[in-house]
Amino acid sequence: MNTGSLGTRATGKGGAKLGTRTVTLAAIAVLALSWNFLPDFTQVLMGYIGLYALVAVGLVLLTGVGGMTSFGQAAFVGVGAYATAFICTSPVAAQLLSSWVAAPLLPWVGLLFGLVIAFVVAWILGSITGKLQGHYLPLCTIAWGLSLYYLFGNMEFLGGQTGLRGIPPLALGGFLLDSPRRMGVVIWIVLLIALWLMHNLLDSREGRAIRSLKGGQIMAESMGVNTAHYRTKLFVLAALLATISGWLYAHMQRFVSPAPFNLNIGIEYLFMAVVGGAGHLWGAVLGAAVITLLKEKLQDILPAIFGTSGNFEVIVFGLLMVLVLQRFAGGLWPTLQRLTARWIAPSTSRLQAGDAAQLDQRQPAPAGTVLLEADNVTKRFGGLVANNKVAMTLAAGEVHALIGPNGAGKSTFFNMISGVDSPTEGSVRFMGETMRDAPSRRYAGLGLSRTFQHVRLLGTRTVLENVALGAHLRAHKGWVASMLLRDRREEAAVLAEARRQIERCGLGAFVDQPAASLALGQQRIVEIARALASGPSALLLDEPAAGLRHLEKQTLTELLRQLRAEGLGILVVEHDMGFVMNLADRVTVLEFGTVIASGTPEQIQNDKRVLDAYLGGGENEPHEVEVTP
Ligand SMILES: Nc1ncnc2c1ncn2[C@@H]1O[C@H](COP(=O)(O)OP(=O)(O)OP(=O)(O)O)[C@@H](O)[C@H]1O
Repeated sequence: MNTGSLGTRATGKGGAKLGTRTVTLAAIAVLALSWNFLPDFTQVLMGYIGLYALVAVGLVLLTGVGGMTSFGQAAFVGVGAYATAFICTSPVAAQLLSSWVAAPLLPWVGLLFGLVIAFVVAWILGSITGKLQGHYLPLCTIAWGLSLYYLFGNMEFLGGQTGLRGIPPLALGGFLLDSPRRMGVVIWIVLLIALWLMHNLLDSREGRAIRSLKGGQIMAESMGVNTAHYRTKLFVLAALLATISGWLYAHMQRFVSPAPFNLNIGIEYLFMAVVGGAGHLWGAVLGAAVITLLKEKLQDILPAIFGTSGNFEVIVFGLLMVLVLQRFAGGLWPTLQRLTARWIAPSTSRLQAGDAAQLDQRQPAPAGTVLLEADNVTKRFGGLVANNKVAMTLAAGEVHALIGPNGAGKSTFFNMISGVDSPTEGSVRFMGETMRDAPSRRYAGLGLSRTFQHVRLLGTRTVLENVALGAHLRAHKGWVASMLLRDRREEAAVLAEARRQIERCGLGAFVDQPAASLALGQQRIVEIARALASGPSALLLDEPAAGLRHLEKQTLTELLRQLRAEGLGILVVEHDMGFVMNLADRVTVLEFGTVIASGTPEQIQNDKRVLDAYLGGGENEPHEVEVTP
């Protein structure tokens, strides 16, 4: 077995470069060594940057990686701050807890209390909106942000607009964290731990699943990802990070009032994540630093320029944001990466194939076993009958082609037999199971894998990462295991399998290239490699030969023949008649949603109805169907 490195390699030209890991560790060391020599004011500022960055890290995951938007993170910060403030200062809480918890431990109870509230609220909001696409989550978070802000301001027991005072400092093993100097250290340690955990999460099977959310629900579900569940979990994770930030804030500030948790601040957090670079964890830190420092400077400079005090910084700040976003659409972090690429290269992964665990394997069904069976499948869109009592089967060890003119109902049928949509009438059985209203991920779980007519890849991610997503259901490590690097052997196996499929499909030279940089035909092959990485029993290919050159089609034909020989059942929707007739064992022809013929390629090529309907009239002779030998 190949024991080479499986991760992304530094590909830069020229002399030796520093790895990002080295640069990061050096930067942390510089910060740690210089901390005690920084002026008080800088330490306070650094503390705030750390607190904001913690919230922005959650937003990077949510928005930049997962494709969801939240304006309500400030409210979760408020939950963390008020929960601990209440537990530590309220006489009621003191009375309730005095016999259970010693006073110095109250902040930890406060943290737990805040995390539980945030978890419950985020889970409820996430579950309600998780299945809905579009603007529901942003609207929900606005409503949540507004209502919580007014709740803080109007509740007597939370101190109303004046807030709660007298919050004690944190104590760690008898060591009081009672100054910004000390709290700053703790804040940055927490931030760095959070960055490490989130980095590990993103660099895992679960991270790929999170990224797949941005590729659209249909694609992600077809890979076996429960998208609603992942969205909810991601929203909860971002909320928990914001809550921890709020808890630290309360113990640094030692009092809380509603103002820092209003909707404006929620929008500012979003700015930090987006300006920093929405898809990059370190972008959160950069965004938090830039915006905090900018605000600080503007608050000093603008009143001096205008000769009067006022919130001028808000106006200038807004204009600057528009400019930055217009000029650096992907955020500042990718720009910084580009500028420093000459000296700093991405660090290589330390995963070795030799460390790999075993992935789940599926036993191939004996040749001829019926894998998929559509029985009188009818699909109506209003008055339009897109599929009319379509019946067909797919057996192990065969290539079955589904052909028909544009609009014949092929894609609709594909959707019916892969869980994207449900038939209006009729039934679909897969691997002996009746798939009534089953989602795509259920089909994937049973061994069905597919490609798409319109390629659905994550364009900015490498070919390797895209293909590895296909193996999602063959591995099992969850979020916590990934964060703590307890998934490395399994991850090595997933990447090894992805590499194997990429090489098998002839794309070995493109493993580390972003998928979007490949030609469209190659991207279709990447989709096939991704489908194969799931170790399927049945493969549904939607126009796999579209965009391929002659030689590439021949290579694809060879690959599909080999897969057929290995016992896979392959259903192909294709317009290229030469490709189909050369490859298929059976052909089914659809016209206006109805099966008009089914049989061997020879029978189909000689079928008068097919020639009339599909090839444009009876004047076509059978031999005119071009077949490439
Ligand atoms: N969601 C939908 N709502 C309404 N009509 C639809 C929907 N999806 C498909 N149709 C209609 O159903 C019919 C069959 O479409 P379908 O996309 O399945 O055909 P096709 O054979 O895949 O065509 P092509 O080869 O061009 O992809 C078409 O008339 C199409 O307009």
